[in-house]
Amino acid sequence: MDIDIEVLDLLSTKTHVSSDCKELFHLLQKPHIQGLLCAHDAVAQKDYYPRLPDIPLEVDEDEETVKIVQLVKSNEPLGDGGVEPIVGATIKTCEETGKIVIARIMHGGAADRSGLIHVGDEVCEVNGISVEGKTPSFVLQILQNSEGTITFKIVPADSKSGVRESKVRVRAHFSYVAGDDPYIPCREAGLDFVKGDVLHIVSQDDAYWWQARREGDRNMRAGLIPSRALQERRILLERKEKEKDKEKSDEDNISLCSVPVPLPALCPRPSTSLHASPTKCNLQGIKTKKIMYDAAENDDFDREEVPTYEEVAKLYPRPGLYRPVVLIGPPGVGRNELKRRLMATDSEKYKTPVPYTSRPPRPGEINGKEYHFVSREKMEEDLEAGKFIEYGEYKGNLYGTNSESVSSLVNAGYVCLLNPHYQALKMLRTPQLRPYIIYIKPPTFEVLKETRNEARARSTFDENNSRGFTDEEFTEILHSAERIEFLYSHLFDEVIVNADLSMAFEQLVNAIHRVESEPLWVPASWVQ
Ligand SMILES: Nc1ncnc2c1ncn2[C@@H]1O[C@H](COP(=O)(O)OP(=O)(O)OP(=O)(O)O)[C@@H](O)[C@H]1O
Repeated sequence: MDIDIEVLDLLSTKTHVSSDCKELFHLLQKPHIQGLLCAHDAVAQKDYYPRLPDIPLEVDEDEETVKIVQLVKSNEPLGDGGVEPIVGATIKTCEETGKIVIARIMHGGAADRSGLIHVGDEVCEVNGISVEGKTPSFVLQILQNSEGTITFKIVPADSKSGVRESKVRVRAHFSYVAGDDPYIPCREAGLDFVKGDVLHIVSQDDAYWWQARREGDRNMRAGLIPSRALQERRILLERKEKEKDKEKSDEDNISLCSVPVPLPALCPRPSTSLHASPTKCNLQGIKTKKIMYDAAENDDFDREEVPTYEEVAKLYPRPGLYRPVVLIGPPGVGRNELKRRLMATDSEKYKTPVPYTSRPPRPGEINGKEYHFVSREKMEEDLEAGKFIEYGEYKGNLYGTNSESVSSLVNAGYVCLLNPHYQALKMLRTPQLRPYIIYIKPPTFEVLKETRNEARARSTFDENNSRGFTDEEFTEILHSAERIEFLYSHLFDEVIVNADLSMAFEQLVNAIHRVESEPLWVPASWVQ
C-alpha cells in the first residue's frame, strides 16, 4: 500500500505522462485495488485475527509421528453426539486402543480445508492439555472453553485413506431434518433437505451416515445425511409400525362393531382392468370415454419400492430430438384440456400417438386417424411381446399405446405428448423413452369447485351426459390425487397445480421450454 501511495505521488507531479502511466494512475486509485493491496499487507505482516501462537518447540520423543495443527475455532461441528460445533470434525474413543481419534472429517469444513487432520488420527493434546485416557466430552469441554485458535497435537493415522470426493449425485425422495433425527451422531453436522433436492454425495465411507452437499449450494462444508441402507430400514420399520397400528385399530373397531359398515360409493367405478395399465385414447379432440382400469385401491400399500435416493445425472437437450412429455394426474383434473391447448398452439410441434384398439371401426372412423384398428389376436400377441407402453380393456375391447408410435414421433422431431393412466408410469419411465413427467395436481376442493363451475367445465365421469362435476366427483379427483402422490410422487419431474387454467398452461409451456433448452437431472442410467 505504501508503494501504491508513493507511485501515485510520483505520477501526480508529472505533467507529461504516457497513456500507460495514466492508466496505472487511474487503476491504483480504484478502491478494489487499494483493498487488495491492504489485504496483501495485512497477510504479509501477519496483521490478522486471531494471531496464531508460536508452535511449541518442546515437541517430545518421536518427532516424526507427531503433528501440531492449529485451527481457528468456528461454527462448525466437532462433536460426539450433538455437542457444540467447532472445527468440522467429529471424535470418538477408539474401541481397540481407548485413545481419542478423529472419527469423521466434514467435507469442506475447517479441518478438511486445512488438509492436516484425517480420519483415524489420534488426538494427544488440545491447547497443551493432554487428553490421554480422557473421554471425548472432556475434549469437547476444552474446545468449548477455548477462544480463537485451537492447537492440536496429533499422531497421524498410519494409513491416511485419501478422502477423495465422489461424483455421485442423487435426488432425494424424502425430506430430512437433522434436528428431528434422534439417531444422527452430531445434529449440528446434519444436512437438511427436502424431497426432490439433488444432493452431491461426497463420501459414502460410513455405512449409515453419508456426507453430502446440496447441489448448487455455495456452502462448501458437507453435512451428514442418512445412508440409503439406513433410510430404507427406517421406512420399512415405519411401515411395519403403521401396519401394526392399523391392525390394532381394525381389531378395536371389530370389537366395537362386528358388522362392517360399507362406505358410500363416491361415484360409479367402471370395470376392472385386464392388466395393470389403463389407457385414455382421447386424441385430436375426439372425446372417447374409456375409463377402464383397475379401480381397486389395493395398490396403495403395494409400493414395493422404498424410495430413498435415486442416482441422477444431467441430460443435455439434443436439438431436434425432444423428450416425450407425460401428463399424469387424477381423471378429470384437466390433462386433456392442457394437452388440447398445447396442440392448438402449434400442431406441427406437438403430437400425440394414435392408440391401437381391437374394437372394430365405427362408421366414419379411419384406420390410423382415430385409432389403429387391429385384431384382438394381433393385439394380444403384441401385448405379450411388451410392445405397449400402456394398455387396458374396456367393454370387451383392448386399447393401448404402442411404444413404437411414441418413438417414431420422437425420432421425427416432434414433442410427443402423453397422458396415460398413472399405473403406466413405471412402464414409461425407461432409458429409451426418457420422458419428462409432469404431475397435474388439483387445487383444494373449494378452488376446484369454484374454477370448474365458473368455466362450466364438463364432467369426465359420465360419458353419456354432458354435465358439470358433482361435489362427489371433485372429492373423487382429490382422493385419486392423494393416491397418485403417495404412489408416484418420486417419479415426477415437475408439479403444476391446475387451479387457474391459463396459469397452469403457462407453467406447462415454460416447463416444456426448459426440457428443450436446459440440461436436466434424470436417472443416471439414462445417460450412461
Ligand atoms: N383449470 C381449469 N379451470 C376450469 N376448468 C377446467 C380447468 N382444467 C380443466 N377444466 C375443464 O374440466 C373438464 C375436464 O377436463 P379434461 O377433460 O381435460 O380432464 P382430464 O384430466 O383429461 O380427465 P379424464 O382423464 O377423465 O378425461 C373440461 O371441461 C375442462 O375444460
